[in-house]
This record gives sequence, structure tokens and C-alpha cells, in this order.
Amino acid sequence: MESEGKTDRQLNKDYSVVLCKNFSWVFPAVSVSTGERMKKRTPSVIVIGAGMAGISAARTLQDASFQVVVLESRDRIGGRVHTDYSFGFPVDLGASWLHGVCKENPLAAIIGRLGLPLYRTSGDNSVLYDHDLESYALFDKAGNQVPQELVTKVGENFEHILEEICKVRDEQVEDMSIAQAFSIVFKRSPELRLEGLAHNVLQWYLCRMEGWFAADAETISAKCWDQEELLPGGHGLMVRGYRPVINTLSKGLDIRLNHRVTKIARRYKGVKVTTEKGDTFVADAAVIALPLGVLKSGMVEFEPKLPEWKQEAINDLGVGIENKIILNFDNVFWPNVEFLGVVAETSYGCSYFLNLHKATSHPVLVYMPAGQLARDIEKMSDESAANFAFSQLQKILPDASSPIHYLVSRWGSDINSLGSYSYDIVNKPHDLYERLRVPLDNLFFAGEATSSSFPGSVHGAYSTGLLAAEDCRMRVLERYGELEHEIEEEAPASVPLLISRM
Ligand SMILES: Cc1cc2nc3c(=O)[nH]c(=O)nc-3n(C[C@H](O)[C@H](O)[C@H](O)COP(=O)(O)OP(=O)(O)OC[C@H]3O[C@@H](n4cnc5c(N)ncnc54)[C@H](O)[C@@H]3O)c2cc1C
Repeated sequence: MESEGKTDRQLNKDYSVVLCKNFSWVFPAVSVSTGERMKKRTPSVIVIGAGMAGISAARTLQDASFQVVVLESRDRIGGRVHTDYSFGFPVDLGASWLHGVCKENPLAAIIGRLGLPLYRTSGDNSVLYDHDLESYALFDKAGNQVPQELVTKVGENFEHILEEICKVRDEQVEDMSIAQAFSIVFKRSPELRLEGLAHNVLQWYLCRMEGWFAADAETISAKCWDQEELLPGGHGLMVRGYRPVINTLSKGLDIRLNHRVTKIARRYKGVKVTTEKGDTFVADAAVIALPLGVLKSGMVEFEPKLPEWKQEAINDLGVGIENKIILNFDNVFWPNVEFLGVVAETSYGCSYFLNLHKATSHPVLVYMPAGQLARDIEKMSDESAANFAFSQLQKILPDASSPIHYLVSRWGSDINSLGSYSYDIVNKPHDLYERLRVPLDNLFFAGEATSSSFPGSVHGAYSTGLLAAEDCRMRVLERYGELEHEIEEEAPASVPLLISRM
């Protein structure tokens, strides 16, 4: 391995010297012969990105006796897991649900061990609904509540349309968007097309589907939309936020905040990583746990360039946008349901609010725009965005009192994420996620977009971190000889997941 023009031998000789002047980190040398040194020295890894995937990879490798340093561009860890405490209680601006509340969920053991309560919003394992139907209250733009029987009936109609979409796509070789598939189904079965208020409710269902993928129906692949694997157990909200999970996993790791990586150079036996400020880090291998949006942007240079098949996977996977506008009120003045929604003529005009009061007892509503609407809202100032969300609420409840505080996320324009999570776009194969995960020599890829089973999820990101760490451990061992310690397996937690529902 070389660094700053030095060979391994030179590096070991003047180890104390190379720690100065921009050369921030290197594996420690030991005073034994070269042959023995290659066997006994501690393998080193640079993990890029301190989101769930990076932290899980770093944790695993450090526990396996690797020397690990994590480089993170932000001034905080967690990435798209971001619990804010400025209201005096935890609120998640990024992920907030555990999808698949069951012991098979790789995060269950940690959540259970920490005794973190979950509030189950749906017992159903649906890809589309993380809420049970009875927990919705929908309103039209004049503030009239939509009768619950109509909500249920249109929900059944929507399911029927989705079944027909599956038939249509199986007949066609070419892929199409969900929006196109809807049109074909309506032509074939005009009775599924609805009118008036029922049509608006149907648009609201479509709006929820778009929220799941953080993208508009015009871009979502009809062939791949349901390829995600579902874990059993339904969907549970992290009542105290996701942050404790990240904190626990990151304990004792060497994480360098404010270290934005700009270049990753792959060498015969090692990796050299350069940051925006010009610091250089050298190690045996690197785990790249950057968001797909960042890889797409080209802000990180690879030397040599990524092979075409890898670059294609980056280009051809979609990154959607979903945001959260969190409104904190003095008191609760809204109906005691988990979800409030406004129905409209188009899915773009529909909106929905998560009622956090149900799960946390705090007077908070979370407005969640996705796709084009989220993109448009990101162009507004925080104040205008909060006013926009409040104006949607006033359509339902004209006498609503103004929020006392608000928080606005901007995942689509943040250069540390450039999007909320990945999804399958039209005409691209689902195996792109796997392609993105395939290692290149001593570069290992992790992150939600490298998980074909659970893309766009925290547990998906966590699993890819574990996979990348294991690949890395095996590959580095092959090249550099035996490790000093074996990985210790952790006993599975016997603590049950705590669920409540009010
Ligand atoms: C609004 C929203 C709601 C969501 N809701 C849920 C949910 O309820 N349940 C669920 O399971 N999932 C949800 N998700 C998805 C989930 O948050 C992500 O899938 C997961 O957190 C991604 O983890 P990651 O480690 O792959 O990426 P990230 O968390 O994005 O981590 C990547 C890290 O890399 C850092 N980075 C970026 N550029 C650089 C650079 N150049 N150099 C160094 N570091 C860099 C970033 O700052 C970040 O810390 C949601 C996401 C969003 C945005």
C-alpha cells in the first residue's frame, strides 16, 4: 500500500512522521519482519458516510478487530435518520417507521434491547399502506369529511385497479409507468374509473402510493413497483425517534464529522480517499455508504472511473423526494385519528398529515409531500413551506390555530443526500440494486439503494452495511492473511418489541 508516494516499508518506518500535514490516518505499524507484519497487522478500512449503512458496516468491522475510520460530510451522524429535539421532545425529519415489526427484522434485536417503544400504525404487511384504513379521516377541500364507507369502497376499487395493473404488465414485454398502466386499466374496465368525490378519494390513494415511492406515478415502474420484499408484523412508528439506535451503534467508533469526501482512488493494494479540505486517508479497503443521489451527482470522483455496468446502475435507479413539514401546536384541535387527508381532483392536489399526538401525546402534525409537490415546496423558504402546509390543514379545519414552531426538511436539495430514497423507474431492471452492491476490488458498496429486498428503508440500509462489512472482512483476510481476533457473534436479544396503540 502506498500513500503520498511512500511504500509500505517507508510508511512503517516513519509512521510517526506521516501523521502530520494533511495525512490524517493510517493503519498502525508493528515492529516485526515484513512477512510476519503482513500476517499480524490490523487491517484498516475507511467507511464513507455515517448513515445507518455506514455505521452498521463500521460497527461490524471494528468489532471484527479492523481499524476503522468513518468520514462524514455533515456535522452530525445518522444521515437520513435524523431525530430533532428542538421542540423539547424527539421528532424524526427522516425515517420514523420500522417496516416489519418482527424478530426477523435485523433492527429488532437492537430496538428490543434498548426497550424503545413502537406504535403500530398497521398490522397489515402492505407495501403501500403503513396505516390501517380505519385510522384515516379524509376531507374534501370544503372541509367536509368523506364518509368512511366511501373511503373503504374506493380503497377496494384501488386494490382492484392494482390487480388489473399486474395483469396488464404481465401481457406486455415493454415496461410502462403506473400512470400509463392506470389509463390502460380504465380503458379496459371503465367501471373502475370513478367520478366526483369518489374520483378525488381515488386520487388520494394514488397520492399515498406516490408517497411510498417518493415519486410521481408517471415515473414509477409498473413491472417493478411491488418487487420489494415485505417483512411480517406490519408497520411501527419509533415513538422516541430513531436516534437512540444510531447512537448505540456508533458508540466507540472513530467518526470524523465535517469530512466531505471528494475523491476515492483504488490502488492495487489499498484505497486512498481525499476530502474537500485536502485531507488524505489511506487504508486496505473502503466501504462506500453514500446516498445514491450523491453518487448520481458526480460530486465524488472515482479513480479509475467506475466501470460502465456500475455507473449504469447509479444512473438508472431512481431517487425520489419526500419531505416532512412538522407543525407543533399549543393544543390538539384535530380529530383523534392517525392520518388526516385532503382529497382533490389530482394526486398532486391531495395531501396528508400524520397525527403524532396518537403515538407520542405531543400536539404535532407532520405534513408529508412527495414527488413533484415536494420538489416545488423545496423552492420555498422554510416559513413559506410551513405556511403552505398550514394552508392545507385549514382546508380541513378552517378554525385551526397557527403552529407555535415548525421544522422543514429538504432532502432533495441537500448536497448530503440529494433525494429521499431510491425506487424503480420505468424500463429499468430491478437487479440494479444488486449491481450497485457488487464490490470492486477493495471498494465495498452499502446503503439503502444497494438492497434489492428492502430498498429505501432503514433496516435495508442496516443490512447492506452488514453485508458490505462481511464481504470486506473476507476479501481483506484473503489478501492480507489472518486476523488477530475472530468476529464475536452476539446472542440474539430476547427482549420483545414494545407495541402500543391508543
Ligand atoms: C423523509 C424520509 C422518510 C423516510 N421514512 C422512512 C421510514 O419511515 N422507515 C424506513 O425504514 N425508512 C425511511 N426512510 C428511508 C431511510 O431513511 C433510508 O433508507 C436510510 O436511512 C438510508 O441510510 P443510508 O445509510 O443508506 O444513507 P444515509 O442515511 O443518507 O447516509 C449517507 C451518509 O453519507 C453522508 N455523505 C453524503 N455525501 C458525503 C460525502 N461526499 N462524504 C462523506 N459523507 C457523505 C451523508 O451525510 C450521510 O450521513 C425515509 C427517508 C426519508 C428521507
